[in-house]
Amino acid sequence: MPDSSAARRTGHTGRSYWQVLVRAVVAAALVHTAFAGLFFALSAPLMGWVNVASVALYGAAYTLLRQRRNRAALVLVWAELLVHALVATRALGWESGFHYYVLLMMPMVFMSPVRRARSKVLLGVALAAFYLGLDLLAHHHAPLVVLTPGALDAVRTVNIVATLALLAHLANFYLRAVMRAETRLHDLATTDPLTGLANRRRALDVADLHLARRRRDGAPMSLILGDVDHFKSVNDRHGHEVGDQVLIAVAQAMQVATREADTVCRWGGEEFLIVLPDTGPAEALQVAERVRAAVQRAQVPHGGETLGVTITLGVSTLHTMESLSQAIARADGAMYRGKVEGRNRCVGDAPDDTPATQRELALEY
Ligand SMILES: Nc1nc2c(ncn2[C@@H]2O[C@H](COP(=O)(O)OP(=O)(O)OP(=O)(O)O)[C@@H](O)[C@H]2O)c(=O)[nH]1
Repeated sequence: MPDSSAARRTGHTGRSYWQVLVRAVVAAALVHTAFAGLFFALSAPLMGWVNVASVALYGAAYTLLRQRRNRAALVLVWAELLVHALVATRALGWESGFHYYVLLMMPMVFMSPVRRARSKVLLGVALAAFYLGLDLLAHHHAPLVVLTPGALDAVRTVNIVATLALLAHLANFYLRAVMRAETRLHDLATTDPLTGLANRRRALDVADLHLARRRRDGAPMSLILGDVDHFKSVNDRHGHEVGDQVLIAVAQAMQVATREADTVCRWGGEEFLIVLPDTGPAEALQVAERVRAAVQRAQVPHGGETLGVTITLGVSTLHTMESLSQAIARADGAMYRGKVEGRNRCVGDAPDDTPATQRELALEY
């Protein structure tokens, strides 16, 4: 693809644009083949040969696009569209509808990833001037080839249908390209690249949603904050890359040990947060214990041996009107107590408004 400031600035390759052009070139070659046959059948050999020439040009443009000589292909397509519109409108008159194809070029100009805004405006103005000139030419000169009214209607109908179909295809193709790009951007913005888990932003969004629901229907909600034990020594002894593999194994173990409705996220470094909707303190501690055991079982092969780590988890259940950050701070406090008490354990921080039995169960754990 030719380089340009627009492409350089945005950093994208404009793949969609060139994909649209390949399709448009194939469609145009088919339409012109049909027209060549039609004009020879209507005893208008001049227009028949003009269409044969167009098919040849589109064949050449297709070959150039396949060879990634995109700009050369674009010049050929533009030249064909303008010359064909000029010749066909002059030969058959405005009523033949060949000028509609010129209108298709306007979105192609402004969607181009390889032009500066100023050059787009200039080209757009030039295109508008060409269209107006074509209009004047056609309305001040009689057609050179006179078709029967029925044949002229048929040609115009084909041109209108083909133009509308190409416009619809263009719009649909760009919409899908934009939607794909949006999905990809959203995934990049909400996923931790190392582990593939939700990142901190996504976890907070999910937790906020559950929190809003909890305020409406009072459903319980818990958080588990986990920190891999002595992870610095894994890095120090085996290197950062092995440390990364261990984090990936921990993330997988955590996901397997949790439910579909729970969101496991990489909170940062070797810390993980799990958001548990519809979950009270006792159940949250059970989940935390499952996670702890799963992480302990997870093994990473390294240099003929296997590496394992443990994790310490703090659990908090949100109490009435408590904010997310307060609940996270309590889970963090519980996790810290677990570290002090010897690591590889789950510690609950039951809220003050939790029924006494549940609080004791949580604290005793
Ligand atoms: N390999 C790797 N290491 C990371 C990553 N993020 C953070 N770390 C390392 O994780 C280690 C965390 O160490 P500390 O906070 O001292 O805690 P710890 O060694 O896990 O000890 P305790 O938490 O007290 O059990 C640091 O050495 C960080 O460099 C990462 O993405 N990849």
